[in-house]
Amino acid sequence: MSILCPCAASSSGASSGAEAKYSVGRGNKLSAEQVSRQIDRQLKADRELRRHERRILLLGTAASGKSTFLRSMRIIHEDRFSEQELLSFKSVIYCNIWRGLMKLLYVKKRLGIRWENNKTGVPAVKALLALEKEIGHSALMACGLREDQFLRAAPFIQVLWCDAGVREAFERRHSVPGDEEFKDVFEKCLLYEGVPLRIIDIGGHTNERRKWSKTLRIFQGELQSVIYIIACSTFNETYTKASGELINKLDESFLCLRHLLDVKSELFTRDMNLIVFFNKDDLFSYKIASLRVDYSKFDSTFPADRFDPLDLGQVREHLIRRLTTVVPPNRQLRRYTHFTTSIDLSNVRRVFRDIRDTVMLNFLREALPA
Ligand SMILES: Nc1nc2c(ncn2[C@@H]2O[C@H](COP(=O)(O)OP(=O)(O)OP(=O)(O)O)[C@@H](O)[C@H]2O)c(=O)[nH]1
Ligand SMILES: [Mg+2]
Repeated sequence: MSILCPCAASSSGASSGAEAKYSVGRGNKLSAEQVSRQIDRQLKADRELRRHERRILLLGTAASGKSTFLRSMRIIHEDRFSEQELLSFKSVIYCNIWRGLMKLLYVKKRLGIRWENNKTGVPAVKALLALEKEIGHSALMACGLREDQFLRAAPFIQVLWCDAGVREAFERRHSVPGDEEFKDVFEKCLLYEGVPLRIIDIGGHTNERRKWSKTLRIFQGELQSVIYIIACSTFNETYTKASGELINKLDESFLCLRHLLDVKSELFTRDMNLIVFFNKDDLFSYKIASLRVDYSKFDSTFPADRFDPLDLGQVREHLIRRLTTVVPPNRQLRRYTHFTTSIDLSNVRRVFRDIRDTVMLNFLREALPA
């Protein structure tokens, strides 16, 4: 039922082209006046859609799952990816694999992990040397590879990935801080129950956070909801700030939200919904319930004398309590929390249905034509 609405097509550049939009079929050429009238009609329709449009801003620290959530929403709402977008994902995937491998080799070195069986002549070492020869030293140091380079490098990457030392680096990767990169604001309009829903996704890297308040300011009075995404699975992960300070990623997520609400409080209006997603719940559950990672070792605010840090339900409750200290109930802001898994379509579908039933029902009612 849901399709990409026209405003999305025009804003994303995914439209099939003006000619297609304004033609009347083969052999029937339109006069300039007719085209002009059609454009006017289209503009009016777009304006009308924009008037009913509801906006949701996605915020959260780097890699919390904002873009993944948006992608899942697009799949659920049958918003087709254009051929160009699909092809662009190919290079993103190549780039991610390459950066992932480089990070693992870095982690391996930093932690002093040896190659498999502690040998220097193992296939992985040979693969690394062959890789350098194949694509050149400078490409090896670059943060991404061209498609042809990647395809040549792929067999060596596979050999490296089979090495037990590299696998160990993968298991221990969170103990070594990694780099982050700069990305752009991305927005997408989906048709949700007949209402155009514009979802704005801003990157969460430190450099990009100044865009958060800027975007909040631009859309002031027009934003119905801010979805703040916290990757709760990062409770035992750290990263190094530019100042050299080592910071726990979960603490950082809470700190950023607190900062935003305290320093930019005027940008959060009374009628705005603040929806907090504790995302990556799949990994979070796995760490606590299966790996039995003791949550209290990483969060000094956890009252281990009263609650069990290995009980998933109790740790979840603690996260909600911790959020309350950041967004106290007396704050004139409607707050909702959900535990989410952005990569799980059925979970995103259910969570969004819950949001609709609680938060969005009112604005959907308002927005729908009588
Ligand atoms: N296991 C798991 N992985 C997830 C989940 N959500 C996102 N990811 C993964 O986490 C990584 C980062 O997700 P993104 O959606 O790119 O994160 P982001 O918040 O957009 O990051 P920035 O744009 O850098 O701010 C990707 O590899 C996702 O596949 C989740 O719920 N569970
Ligand atoms: Mg993103």
